[in-house]
Amino acid sequence: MIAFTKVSLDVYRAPVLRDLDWRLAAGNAVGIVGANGAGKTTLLHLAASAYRPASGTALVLGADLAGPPPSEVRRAICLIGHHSALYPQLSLAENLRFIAELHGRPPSMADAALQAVGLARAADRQVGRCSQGMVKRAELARAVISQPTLLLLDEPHAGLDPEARELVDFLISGVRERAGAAVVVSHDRELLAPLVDEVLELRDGRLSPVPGFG
Ligand SMILES: Nc1ncnc2c1ncn2[C@@H]1O[C@H](COP(=O)(O)OP(=O)(O)OP(=O)(O)O)[C@@H](O)[C@H]1O
Repeated sequence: MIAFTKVSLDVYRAPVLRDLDWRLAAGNAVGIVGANGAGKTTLLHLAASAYRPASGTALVLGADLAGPPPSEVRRAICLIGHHSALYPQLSLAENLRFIAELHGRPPSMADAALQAVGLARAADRQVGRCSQGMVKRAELARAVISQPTLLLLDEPHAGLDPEARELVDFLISGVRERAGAAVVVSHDRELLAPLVDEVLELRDGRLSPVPGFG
């Protein structure tokens, strides 16, 4: 799923990732922890092919991130980050139908996804008029629709009530069952631990296992 060898990456000319080695196998889920500014979000964005490594080799779903990955690889990756990928002026249903269309799924899947994340009754509400937690639930609905092979979650529990947190668990279980893999960045080690096989710490640009996990 992910094979990084001696990957380095700078952001705004500051070194963030340094000679980083990382392997993530199919069927696995990994947690990433680290101090503020350590580069966790940057690492997820790199895995989502938003950056190219400055040096080293970064393979994701078999694609080399030295160049733009093929569209089928990009479609098989779902990144749910700090910022919503939804259009604020469109309704929840319109946004999710658009995502369903992008992924070649029937429009009914958008309605099913809204139901799955508990937003069916708010389907016609504009995203810009939804609460933060509702938007976060709708973001999770993107993954229900796209059924990614690689699921990348950046602080997925932030802003979610306890009921909605179970959706995160549901999505990670789903990706494992499809023989995909999940990467979960979190500051909350208690919520993270039961979801993943191992926890890695990003520090000084490299990943190392956190003792006591995996
Ligand atoms: N907008 C920006 N302007 C300048 N530097 C940035 C910017 N965004 C990221 N960086 C650089 O990238 C580094 C890594 O940032 P990143 O957001 O990946 O860290 P993080 O581990 O996800 O942090 P946090 O836990 O606070 O979310 C920062 O330390 C900083 O050097």
